[in-house]
Amino acid sequence: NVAKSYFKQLMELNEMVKRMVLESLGLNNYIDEFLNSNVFMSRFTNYKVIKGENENEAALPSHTDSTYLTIIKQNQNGLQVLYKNGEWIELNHTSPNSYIVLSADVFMAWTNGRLTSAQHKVVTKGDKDRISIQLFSIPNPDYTLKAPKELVDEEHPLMFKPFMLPEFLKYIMLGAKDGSGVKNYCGL
Ligand SMILES: O=C(O)CCC(=O)C(=O)O
Ligand SMILES: [Fe+2]
Repeated sequence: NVAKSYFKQLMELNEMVKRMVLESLGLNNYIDEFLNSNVFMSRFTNYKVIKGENENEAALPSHTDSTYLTIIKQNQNGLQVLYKNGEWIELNHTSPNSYIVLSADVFMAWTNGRLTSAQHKVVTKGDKDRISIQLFSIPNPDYTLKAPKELVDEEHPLMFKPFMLPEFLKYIMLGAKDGSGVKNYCGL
């Protein structure tokens, strides 16, 4: 089963990136718990060629994801991320072996803001449909997202109240998609 072995590799990539992040934050003790709190969702998206007056509009408007990480594979350019300097950067990763890994709202909350949530959008150009495959890693519905105490101190006060994903998703569906959602929902 091709899809199965493909996603298995993406799940391994997801795990590898999370291990690297937690190790770099000195959170080795949390790795097992953290990786076990995780479930996956995947999606294929086909962006049709847009012609005419809407040509330069975003095919998918600017947002952040309500996940830990999102791994994206694209067959042609289109994905752009917002850099800290306010510039939108096109991600040029279409070779068969390259994947884009975006950190998202839930990972930002769990790391008490050590990671930020990547603001991104899709702007398609060219004459052929854009296809992207996304693997979303999200916490188990009953897992309480709470920053490890090691990441909370005077210099880094707790940024978010503990929360669970389903309640946050309900909240997000009603409003902000620009990364302010998690701050508005449970920011301190
Ligand atoms: O199609 C893409 O490259 C990105 C899709 C995306 O950002 C999303 O589904 O949240
Ligand atoms: Fe996204």
